Amino acid sequence: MNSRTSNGPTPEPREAAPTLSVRGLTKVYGPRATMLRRNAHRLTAVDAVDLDIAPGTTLGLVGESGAGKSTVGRLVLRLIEPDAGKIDLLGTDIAGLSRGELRRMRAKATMIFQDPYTSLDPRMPIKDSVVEPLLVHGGHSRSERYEKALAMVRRVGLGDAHMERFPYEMSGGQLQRVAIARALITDPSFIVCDEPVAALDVSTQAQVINLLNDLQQERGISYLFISHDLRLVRLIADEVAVMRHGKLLEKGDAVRVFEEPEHEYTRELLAAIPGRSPRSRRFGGLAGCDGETGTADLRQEVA
Ligand SMILES: Nc1ncnc2c1ncn2[C@@H]1O[C@H](COP(=O)(O)OP(=O)(O)OP(=O)(O)O)[C@@H](O)[C@H]1O
Repeated sequence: MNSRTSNGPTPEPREAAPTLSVRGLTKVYGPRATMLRRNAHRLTAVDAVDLDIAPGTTLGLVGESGAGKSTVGRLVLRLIEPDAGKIDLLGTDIAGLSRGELRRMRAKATMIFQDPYTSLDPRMPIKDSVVEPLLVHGGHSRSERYEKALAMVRRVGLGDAHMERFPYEMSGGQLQRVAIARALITDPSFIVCDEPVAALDVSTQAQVINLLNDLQQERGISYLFISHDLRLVRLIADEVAVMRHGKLLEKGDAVRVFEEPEHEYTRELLAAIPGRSPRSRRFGGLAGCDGETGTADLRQEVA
């Protein structure tokens, strides 16, 4: 008998603090109220959004183009400034961070973008692109940096020879792996993945989703996975949040949202999945689906 049980009832295990907790997040584009000219256009791109992401889990943020998903992704890393709201990231209220503190935070909380062709410098060999975040954050010798970059490049499924190549010599899928290696090199706990596979073909999409899932298992990373494609979100998300016109319409456990959507708009999004017939409304779990849905080919790749 341990001392805790001998002194009374065992306390309930405490829930781990969320990796990300967002309350009332708001972003308005356009002239400020004080500068507002007649007919000047203001757009509330993100409207009082609340979100939480638990450690080692993935929140899928879905919605049509223009819903405000990418704006949320940029706000939570403070790549752009919110107009209102509170963002706690890795236990810190990021509103109060200085530039230097924010830079240090970005070693632990980073982003992968849709288009690796534009997120990687075309003039740099892959090894330099992967090493770059370590240069920004400091603390490693030249040979340590190279060894770490090589290990990351190998981990994402590329070969040693890729280190010397330039982006134009590689495929979109290989470049997205490079972008992942670059994001991982500072050992982050949180990654915003903004449409990370939207530019890839179906089989490469599945491989990259597999890689992200494996890395999460190994390293306990949390993801905010932004996508307009619900087939992809279903393969990776533990929880799903649905956005439209800047507002969060619905959020919850991924299987619940896919199987029993509460909001009419979520039902419309689900009905729009290619090849999904009205009879095939049930999904057999996160990575599961029946053969009639548009996820079947992706799921086979991911399995
Ligand atoms: N810098 C900006 N200035 C003005 N308006 C912007 C700016 N960035 C985004 N917007 C507008 O904010 C709204 C939300 O854009 P956002 O890119 O966040 O949507 P999204 O859901 O990610 O869509 P997509 O998948 O097409 O990128 C859109 O109407 C967009 O035109």
